[in-house]
Amino acid sequence: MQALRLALAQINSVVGDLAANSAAIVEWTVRAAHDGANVVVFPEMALTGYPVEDLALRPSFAAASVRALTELATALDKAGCGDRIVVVGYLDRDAEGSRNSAAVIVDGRVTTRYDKHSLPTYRVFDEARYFAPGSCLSIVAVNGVRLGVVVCEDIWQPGGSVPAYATAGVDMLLCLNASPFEQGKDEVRRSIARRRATEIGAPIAYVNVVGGQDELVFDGASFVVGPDGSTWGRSPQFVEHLLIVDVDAPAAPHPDAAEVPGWTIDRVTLPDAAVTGWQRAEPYLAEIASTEEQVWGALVTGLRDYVHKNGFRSVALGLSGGIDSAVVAAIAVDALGSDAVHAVSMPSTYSSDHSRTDAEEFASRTGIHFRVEPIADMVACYVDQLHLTGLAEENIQARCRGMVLMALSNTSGHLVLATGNKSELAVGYSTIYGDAVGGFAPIKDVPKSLVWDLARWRNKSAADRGDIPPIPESSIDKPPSAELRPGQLDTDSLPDYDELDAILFRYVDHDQGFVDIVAAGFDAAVVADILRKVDASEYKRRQYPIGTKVTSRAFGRDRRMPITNGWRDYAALDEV
Ligand SMILES: Nc1ncnc2c1ncn2[C@@H]1O[C@H](COP(=O)(O)OP(=O)(O)OC[C@H]2O[C@@H]([n+]3cccc(C(=O)O)c3)[C@H](O)[C@@H]2O)[C@@H](O)[C@H]1O
Ligand SMILES: Nc1ncnc2c1ncn2[C@@H]1O[C@H](COP(=O)(O)OP(=O)(O)OP(=O)(O)O)[C@@H](O)[C@H]1O
Ligand SMILES: NC(=O)CC[C@H](N)C(=O)O
Repeated sequence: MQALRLALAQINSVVGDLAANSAAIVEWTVRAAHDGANVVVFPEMALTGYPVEDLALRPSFAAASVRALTELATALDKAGCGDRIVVVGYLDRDAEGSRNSAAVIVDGRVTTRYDKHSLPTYRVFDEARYFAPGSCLSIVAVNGVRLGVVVCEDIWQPGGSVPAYATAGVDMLLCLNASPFEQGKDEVRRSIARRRATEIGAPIAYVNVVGGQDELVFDGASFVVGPDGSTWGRSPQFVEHLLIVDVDAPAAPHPDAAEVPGWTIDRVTLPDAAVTGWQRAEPYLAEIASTEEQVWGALVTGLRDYVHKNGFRSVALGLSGGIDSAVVAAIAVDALGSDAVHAVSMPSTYSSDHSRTDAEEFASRTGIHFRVEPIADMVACYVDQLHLTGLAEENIQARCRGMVLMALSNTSGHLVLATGNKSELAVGYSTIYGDAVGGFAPIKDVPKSLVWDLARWRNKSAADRGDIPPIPESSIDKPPSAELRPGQLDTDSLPDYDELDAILFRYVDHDQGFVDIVAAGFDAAVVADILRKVDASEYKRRQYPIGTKVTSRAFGRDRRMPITNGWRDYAALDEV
């Protein structure tokens, strides 16, 4: 028998903007109520945004979050939603420290709250630095359904609050999440939730954040899974969305346990909620997109939210006619619209004709702003005055381009985009204070081989829709070159990108050592050379702009290596 209508509200909060987030929670609750939902669940820390990082350590911010929660409860009541059960993530603080908490709001007040128990402290997460773990289970019974509340990492750990809830007796778990996107993560989340739902014999409703926050992007993709592993509903990725799912009262409820060792239990029984006049909700099952479409969605969302949430209206970048700047420009067009994208062709003495014509072609296909600023005279000025030759002369070209872009940023307020990809960043193949300038680097976590795949996918998806493919074919097909000296090709100093990416994937993303990589069949001298380059360019990466994480191990907070570092993994070269 239908007992509850659940709404999972995957919303895009702004870190620190308590007033805007609170207003969004009221607005989405009103919508959910309009759709007949009596339980509305928001993501982890929806009220504060996620991750709040060191803001969690500030008592003034925690106090403001708690105050905002009380005001939110009143605002929900005033908006006519007092009879709805609203579950929302926020920051709390008590004598033991800050808490990553979830509040259950009904009738204009908080009836119970849950503090996250399992605090992820690995990769991009530092939660043990910020939060004290909770040890109290919150169970809300309504219309014969006992709802337990957990937060994100709680379902990733085998012990902790999930089995404790199963012992206490629940009919459904509400799981509030802030789970950042990376390739393949969506499927991993669903399989973990399926496993836990099967283990506890109860469905799990999983609601995730959507939107970009600095280098993280959250894809949403909220869902509900049944105890038999079936999917009851699934939201799309990268858009705000309300997933409506009807829940039946359990035919044979698990018994309540009076006590669960190691836990306290807060049980709240609410008066029955209205369930009359419903048509059963049609399950919404968003399609699962291809890898390229998911990564593109992540990069577009990451850039759009960084630009808008930081008050920019437009971006500028150097358009070289090559693949990297073309892909960055195409992402910017999709994120911000062509009128917000300002591209500059900056030919130097060594630039090929096609560098300018391919850039022009991109601009005419997409309608972005385009100008040509030759840099030969500026370069000559430095070269003559400082008597530069070789690498110093090469790098001055990249630095003059960086100066042009920053000058345009200062005069017109554009955010400058750096165009480096993950493979180049790995081996230090960029000029510091040159092409490395900028405020945001959209493809810094995209390996070069994936850059090409994305370009082909984006063009094909445009063609399939009957649109003009944005990226000129010659930008995709030409051999990559920095064009800093006559006839220069990337392959002069690097192996081909497929081999480079395969080695980097092992060393960077999977922490494999020199010996393991060579044992996998790669040439020892090539591997040693690449590993040396990766280690030696750590200083450069630390100064590179942030950009959206899409792989399982992004440079930055996801991979923290010492710059001053006497360890040489490839010293074993002599032994192989
Ligand atoms: N440990 C350390 N900590 C702090 N700073 C350190 C440092 N080691 C060097 N440095 C500094 O860094 C400087 C060297 O770095 P940098 O000036 O960048 O120069 P560098 O890395 O030597 O050269 C740039 C390389 O990137 C290639 N590139 C440039 C531009 C675009 C592209 C492309 O295809 O996208 C490729 C170019 O062909 C060349 O191979 C040193 O002169 C020193 O000042
Ligand atoms: N002629 C140019 N005009 C404008 N910008 C340029 C030019 N050459 C290089 N740049 C800028 O410097 C970045 C570094 O490009 P470079 O040509 O050195 O190698 P790349 O990494 O292969 O990039 P791309 O594939 O975009 O050419 C470019 O992405 C672009 O933003
Ligand atoms: N906010 C969290 O607890 C996130 C951790 C979790 N393992 C995830 O990425 O989904």
